[in-house]
Amino acid sequence: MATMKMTVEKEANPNVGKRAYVTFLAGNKDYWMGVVGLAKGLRKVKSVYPLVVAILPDVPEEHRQILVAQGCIIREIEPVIPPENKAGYSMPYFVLNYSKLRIWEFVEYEKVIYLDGDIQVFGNIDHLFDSPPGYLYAVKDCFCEISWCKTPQYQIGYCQQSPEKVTWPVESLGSPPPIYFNAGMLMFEPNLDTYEDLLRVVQVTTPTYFAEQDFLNMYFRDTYKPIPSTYNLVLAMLWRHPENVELDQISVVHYCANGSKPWKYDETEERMDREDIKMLVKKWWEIYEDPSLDYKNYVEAESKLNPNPITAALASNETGGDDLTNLAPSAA
Ligand SMILES: O=c1ccn([C@@H]2O[C@H](COP(=O)(O)OP(=O)(O)O[C@H]3O[C@H](CO)[C@H](O)[C@H](O)[C@H]3O)[C@@H](O)[C@H]2O)c(=O)[nH]1
Ligand SMILES: O[C@H]1[C@H](O)[C@@H](O)[C@H](O)[C@@H](O)[C@H]1O
Ligand SMILES: [Mn+2]
Repeated sequence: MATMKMTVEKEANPNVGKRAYVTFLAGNKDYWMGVVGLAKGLRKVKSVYPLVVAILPDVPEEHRQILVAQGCIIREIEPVIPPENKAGYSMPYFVLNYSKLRIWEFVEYEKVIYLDGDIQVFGNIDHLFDSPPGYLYAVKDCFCEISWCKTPQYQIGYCQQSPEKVTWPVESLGSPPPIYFNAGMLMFEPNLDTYEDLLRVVQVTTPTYFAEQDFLNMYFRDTYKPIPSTYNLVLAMLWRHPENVELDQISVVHYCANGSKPWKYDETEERMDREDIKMLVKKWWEIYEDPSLDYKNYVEAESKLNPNPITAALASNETGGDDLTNLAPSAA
């Protein structure tokens, strides 16, 4: 039945099978919950593409089984070990994220949208796959949080989100740094030549504070295309650059601020008692706990609603989604 559905979907949309969402999972902590949330979120917005989980060997079997039961495709990858880093990382575990480079090897897909496990989709972004090939698409980062404290940007109070507030001191620091993306969400084309080259170059590049994020920014500086922050709302944007955020337009939320990961939300962390944060965490839990979005229940309900496979394929082709229109905190 699943194969038949896939065949019919391919006929309705020739890109089914050629495109995928990919996330990354390492270790035995509770990041698997983020992946389950994401799988269910993608179903809620009726994405037509699968969620592939690039998984390190240290992920326990029971977590893998939960993901498979949630309709995820598991693809085990080998860790990528960067050269020694004497300066340290913003977070010690960022070293793990070099393994993300393996995704460039996923050439069974023509295009991939990478999403961190601490991301949730609230609107369908399948259309992003239709952007012209040859670029790496990602959202501009913000430099204002304490995690950036070791960088010159932070030290002089400069952020690319509001370059007019503190202008870059060309006389003392030279040309301003190139536009810098957050690597929690990326759209690109896997490619074996690029993959081999990434692995080669990473081994001759001294690791820096933001690990593979810094590396990818350096590597793709000439092919990077910025996209609006609706595709990756880094939560700090809500208090650092509210003038650049339209919460009712946001399709993708990245729970990357300290204390914001919904499965270990900590209201005592700075800013975590904000109403907008509480609302976004609640919205994440609503998706995570919705049994109708569990893979098994969803497939069953879909086949009852659309007993004819042609209608089923057409129905799953429609874009949908609950954008954040109702989430904007009231002015009161
Ligand atoms: O124990 C862990 C830690 C991380 N992850 C995976 O690695 C991703 C990245 O970790 P975080 O989401 O905690 O990191 P941040 O969002 O704070 O970090 C940002 O900077 C990082 C620098 O390494 C990466 O580029 C990351 O994608 C980018 O969003 C997670 O979402 C998750 O998918 C795990 O599976 N297990
Ligand atoms: O600006 C973001 C943010 O500060 C995240 O919390 C951090 O982990 C990311 O790596 C960074 O790019
Ligand atoms: Mn993240």
